[in-house]
Amino acid sequence: MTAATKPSIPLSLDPSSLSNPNEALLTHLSWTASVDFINCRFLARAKYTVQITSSKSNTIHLDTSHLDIHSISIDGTPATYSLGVPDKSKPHLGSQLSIQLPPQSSSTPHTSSTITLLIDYATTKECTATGWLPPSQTAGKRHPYVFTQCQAIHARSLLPCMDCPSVKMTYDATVSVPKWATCVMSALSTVSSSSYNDETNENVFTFEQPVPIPSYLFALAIGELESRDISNRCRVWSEPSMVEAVAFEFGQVEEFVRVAEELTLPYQWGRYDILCLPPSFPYGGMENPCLTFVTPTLLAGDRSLADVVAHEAAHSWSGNLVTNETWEHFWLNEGWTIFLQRKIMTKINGDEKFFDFDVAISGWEDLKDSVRDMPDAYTKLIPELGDGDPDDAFSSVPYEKGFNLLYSLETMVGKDAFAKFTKAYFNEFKFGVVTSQKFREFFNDYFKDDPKVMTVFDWDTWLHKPGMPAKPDFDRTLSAACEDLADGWMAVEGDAAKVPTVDITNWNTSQRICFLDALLAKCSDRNEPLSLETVGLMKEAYKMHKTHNSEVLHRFCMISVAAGDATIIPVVLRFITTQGRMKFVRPLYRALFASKMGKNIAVKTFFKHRDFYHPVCAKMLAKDLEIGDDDAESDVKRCGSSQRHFVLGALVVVASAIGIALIRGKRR
Ligand SMILES: CC/C=C\C/C=C\C[C@@H](O)/C=C/C=C/C=C\[C@@H](O)CCCC(=O)O
Ligand SMILES: [Zn+2]
Repeated sequence: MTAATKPSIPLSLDPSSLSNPNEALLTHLSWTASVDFINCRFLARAKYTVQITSSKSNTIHLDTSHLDIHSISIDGTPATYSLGVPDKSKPHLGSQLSIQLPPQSSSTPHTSSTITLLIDYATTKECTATGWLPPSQTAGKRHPYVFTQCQAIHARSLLPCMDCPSVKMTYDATVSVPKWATCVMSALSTVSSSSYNDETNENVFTFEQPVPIPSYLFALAIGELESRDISNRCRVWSEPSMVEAVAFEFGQVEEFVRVAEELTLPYQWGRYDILCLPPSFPYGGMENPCLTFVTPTLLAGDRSLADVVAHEAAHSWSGNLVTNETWEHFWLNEGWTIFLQRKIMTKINGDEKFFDFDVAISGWEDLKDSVRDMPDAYTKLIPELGDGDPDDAFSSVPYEKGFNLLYSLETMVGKDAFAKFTKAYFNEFKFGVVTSQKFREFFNDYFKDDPKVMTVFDWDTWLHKPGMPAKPDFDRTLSAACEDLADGWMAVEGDAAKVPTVDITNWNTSQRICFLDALLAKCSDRNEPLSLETVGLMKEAYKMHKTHNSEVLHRFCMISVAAGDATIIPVVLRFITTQGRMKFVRPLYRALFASKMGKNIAVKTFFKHRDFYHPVCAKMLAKDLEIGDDDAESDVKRCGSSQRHFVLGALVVVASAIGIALIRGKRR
């Protein structure tokens, strides 16, 4: 570890973790697992290489959440351990697993020694890191599917670990899956990556991640999968029936990575593959190293939503290579990534004004929404997260306020100087972790000869004050027409004669989004939705309720629900029950819940479809709909239902087998 990457605070002070990396460091994980689709669990062994870094330490503390620990040994000898009771007021922190180190002898003190820690365990149906999907939730409808999502602190429910971003380790993995299935991971497939095991009738996949990663980037998916190569280092994966569509939609991925390399450093991860998941994946994308996970809601058919892939590719530097030291510095992951994403898309679009177009309305309005909806503690760039649940603090703030900080710095020092600084920053902190303070010091040192830098920039306001930052001066050339059209619709007031005559047939997705965002912003500013009649006229004019573009549909649904248009309800219900991306489902459920016409429908729909959603999405929706723990716990676990599904399926298979045997017996 170099001076630059050494964490600046005692690691045990990461309030999101109950582990003690300041005394013992996990440096490598060998993970061996087999998937049990019947019981929705992994049976696994985590074998860690642990470096003891303090002579005082006699215990290793790990994070766990709802794991069944079977046995633990250190250097081949059974170890004594205890599992703490979770704090009911902070269930997201899980249970601390404390493992006693064997007594030290004076000839072999623990300091600087390396031990092998082996933990046999199983995950449980309470696992918050996994989405277990019955066949009905897949495109193929024939086989189940499982995927993981560990950010921010869900890895502890998949494996015992030091679940804090400051602990980075390499890993290898061996995963046994049913014969029909393929396993993919946030790692490189090793040369003979899959072999068949006659005894268990399973396929065995092996992986290696030679670059140290934090626990939140540990990821896998198992399902019926197929792939297509896009370039030498980029491949897309999905269920077989979708793979051509996925290959087309993300066909620019090699260009994204290449442009990102020009902006930063050469790509460090070997491969950049993309897995397009089933629709309940809760995020647009997740930057799992070597293998980005994306939602199928990006499949617009015209590559218009592929900027999410540019975003995830950019994370290969910001986040994955240079990682926030704790979740309070999340803006360094996301603000930098949005900045790089916009630079990549601007280069690909070939129009400098595109950068401001994307920012001017969409980004800024997203930020305004979050600042309006989130408590002050979470609208600071360095939020007061403490040991609160990071999922509660998640919003556009780290993304857009973070972006705006970087944009202001760029405006202050000039584009060329900032481009050079960008490369220097990633080079300085690569493979390590960073805090806001370290970033600030590095920036000030890099520009120490520029007098403006020390005097003009108000770091304390940017980093510590809640609310909106000062609005930058964006170029509005490209957004002007969209804003004008929004103004036109604001003036309609239900009068068909006032409907704007602008023909938007040839407008692209960015323009449509910009127009709808401007409309939403104007309604929010005047604190009054469009009238029911106006929305009816717009529906007739643009038919946006029929679009297959998820970003456009989402915004049009928001506008219509706010207007109290009951005819949109079937469209909304279909949208929020056929995909589970939180960016779409949470605001729509909240809007329905806040409306007279939709309150009961929202609650009923949630109860009916709860098992469809990923556990984190179900948790957040329950909070949004003010459903208490008692209601939520009665039947909340998706795995419970998937289990019922599989058990029923298994019973049907057994019953049919008995039936067939009986019939055959009779025939004989
Ligand atoms: C200030 C908050 C501190 C920490 C929160 C960190 C993570 C919390 C969490 O809930 C996980 C987020 C994962 C996000 C993954 C991808 C996003 O970029 C997706 C953005 C929304 C979308 O496009 O669907
Ligand atoms: Zn991101």
